[in-house]
Amino acid sequence: MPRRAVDGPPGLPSPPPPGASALPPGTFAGTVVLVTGGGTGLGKAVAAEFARLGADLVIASRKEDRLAAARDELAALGGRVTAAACDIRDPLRVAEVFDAAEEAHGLPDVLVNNAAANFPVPSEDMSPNAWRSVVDATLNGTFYMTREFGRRHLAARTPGSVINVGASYAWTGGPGFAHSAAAKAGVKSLVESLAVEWGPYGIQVNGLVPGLMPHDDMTEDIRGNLDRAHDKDARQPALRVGRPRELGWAATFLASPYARFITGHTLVVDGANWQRRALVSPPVVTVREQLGRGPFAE
Ligand SMILES: CCCCC/C=C/C(=O)SCCNC(=O)CCNC(=O)[C@H](O)C(C)(C)COP(=O)(O)OP(=O)(O)OC[C@H]1O[C@@H](n2cnc3c(N)ncnc32)[C@H](O)[C@@H]1OP(=O)(O)O
Ligand SMILES: NC(=O)C1=CN([C@@H]2O[C@H](COP(=O)(O)OP(=O)(O)OC[C@H]3O[C@@H](n4cnc5c(N)ncnc54)[C@H](OP(=O)(O)O)[C@@H]3O)[C@@H](O)[C@H]2O)C=CC1
Repeated sequence: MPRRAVDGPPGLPSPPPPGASALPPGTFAGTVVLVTGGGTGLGKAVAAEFARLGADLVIASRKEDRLAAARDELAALGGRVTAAACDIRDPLRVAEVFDAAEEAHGLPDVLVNNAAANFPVPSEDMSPNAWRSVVDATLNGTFYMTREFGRRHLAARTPGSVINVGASYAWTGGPGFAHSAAAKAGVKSLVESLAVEWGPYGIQVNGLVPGLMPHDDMTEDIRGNLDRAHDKDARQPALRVGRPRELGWAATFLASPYARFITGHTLVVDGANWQRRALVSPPVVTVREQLGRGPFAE
């Protein structure tokens, strides 16, 4: 396994190259996987790992041009791919997407709730609509998708697997991201409630939390926040950021036959960054100052 050649500690080893897989080829042959937000970033990386292992895909999000481009890219990996334009905040449209998926492929066996909304903002500057927009997409949208998936599997008496993509500030709170942190805490709680409710019916519900995994599709707001630090690798205990494919590998494991007894669990793939503490705490800098904003109401 190659390590970075440095004079100091080496950090965690690099992952295997793109295209590698720990699971046997064809693990998801005959399986349908629905990924929300599967047209960009981490959702696309997760979808790609399922496709490499033989899955058919349904990718769902709002912007049709990005969905179409991703559909072609993912189809090149093997399986059949359907792109469905959908705002997950609309429960009626969510039901239509499941209808379309069933017609094209059959009922999805795996649902990856990856779509979310987020931007950094001090809470005192956040409008009610900004709060609603993030919580609606991140928490309510995840529930509408999961509810539709669960109801259809219960009616059909078939097993299934749900993976909710979260964020580590579900445990810690997220100063500057209060809306997203509250919504992700709700998403984590849903995992724990539904795993118990639906375990008897053969439906697994797990959470999957990425650490810092930069990619080209990041929104300007999130990219801008990231770019406040130029030395991103050095700021991680792993001495490197995560690669999107590392999230994809974890997702395929959680949905695979080898994880059948894992449910109600949230797996963090972040090189221990969220447990980081300094021996001496750094000076407090307010969220306003970090975002370069002047005093409130002046
Ligand atoms: C670096 C740490 C990362 C932490 C881990 C988590 C990461 C993530 O979650 S990354 C996922 C990020 N991806 C996305 O957010 C993709 C989808 N995002 C969007 O569609 C937009 O960015 C959206 C969140 C703004 C939602 O779009 P839409 O529903 O179309 O909403 P509007 O544009 O109409 O805005 C609604 C409301 O929010 C206010 N607002 C938007 N951006 C900001 C901002 N940067 N600061 C403050 N307020 C913002 C906007 O003004 C609207 O409010 P009102 O003006 O009161 O109507
Ligand atoms: N990248 C990172 O370092 C981290 C990411 N995460 C989490 O990982 C997941 C993916 O993030 P990432 O790939 O970085 O971000 P992206 O911005 O690339 O992905 C978000 C996706 O969600 C879709 N989406 C947003 N709102 C809606 C909506 N209302 N209805 C349907 N689809 C929607 C977007 O598509 P469209 O706009 O076309 O609808 C987009 O494809 C998120 O859950 C995020 O919270 C957590 C921690 C760190």
